[in-house]
Amino acid sequence: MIDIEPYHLDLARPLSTARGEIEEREGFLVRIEYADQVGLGEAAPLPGWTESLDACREALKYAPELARDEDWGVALGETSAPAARHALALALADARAKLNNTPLYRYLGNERLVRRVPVNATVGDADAETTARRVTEAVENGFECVKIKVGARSVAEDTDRLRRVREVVGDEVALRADANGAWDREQAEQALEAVEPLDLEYVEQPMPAEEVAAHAGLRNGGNEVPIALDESLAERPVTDLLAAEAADYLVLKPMALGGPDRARNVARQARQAGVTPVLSTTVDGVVARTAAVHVAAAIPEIPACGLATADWLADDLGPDPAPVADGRIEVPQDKGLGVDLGDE
Ligand SMILES: O=C(O)CCC(=O)c1ccccc1C(=O)O
Ligand SMILES: [Mg+2]
Repeated sequence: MIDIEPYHLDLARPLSTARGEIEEREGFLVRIEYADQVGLGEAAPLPGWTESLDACREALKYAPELARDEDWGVALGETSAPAARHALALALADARAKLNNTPLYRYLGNERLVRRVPVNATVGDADAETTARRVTEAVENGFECVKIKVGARSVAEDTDRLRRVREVVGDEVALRADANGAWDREQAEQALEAVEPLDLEYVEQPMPAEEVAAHAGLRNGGNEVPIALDESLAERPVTDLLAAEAADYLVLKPMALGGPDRARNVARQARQAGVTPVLSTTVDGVVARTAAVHVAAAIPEIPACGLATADWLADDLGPDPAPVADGRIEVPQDKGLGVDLGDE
């Protein structure tokens, strides 16, 4: 049995980025019955990272047939629709983890008990004072790591914003900046030079996704600011990015990578190459967000992750079993995903 239900979630307020504002999220909630277990999955497509909503709906059309034949291998072979695959792979993993009586993160390969994963707050584009105030609020709420969106205004203005933030929060808070591919090579070099004294943990996706060699060049340039790649991982296989030595960190969005299983594998490949994985969401509902928490918990010594995105949503698909407290998310220890939508 498989049930696919479209959903629509409004954001509490728009998330302003260099690629425009995210104001709402639309996707599909998937329920399967597998070996007498119920499995939950979610597809939250976001162009730039995944297929379109229409392409996702189209890809999920074939799922009931595959489910009837229990032909999950075929369903999961799908690569051109990562959000659709994410929903099916997650539902299957949830059901199988329940069957094994184990929480999803252990099913994904971590033998040890993991109680919490550290997370960053995410602060959108705004003027310097507003940005500094939002970062201060996050720190007051217990976050020790904050990611700030840049690239929507000039490099000079963004540098002022980050300088102002560093001034008000002091040296103890880890700061990240995410340009969402907004800069060309010259602007990226200017930006890195300007922010070098601010001791950022990394600058995420300074240039467009396909600019792999340029990012490698940026890392070999005159300064030490670490580079993280996010959109590039939706555009190119991880092996290409690692071979090119294009990044210090890789931002893994299970929705963009086609499922929690794939995100776990990409994290392993990154680690083996000496690159640090960071988990993140595309601002998903509770099903996909909690799955990303499990993936983070499956990776030993994971640094702060971009998983504190529940607050961006005005409403959600159901109760949150993994709330943020003191800059950390508590990992659900029930069998499977640990999300209960109250209809099982
Ligand atoms: O990583 C985070 O801190 C939160 C998620 C986030 O920033 C994001 C959310 C939706 C779409 C794109 C992005 C991004 O990382 O670029
Ligand atoms: Mg990003």
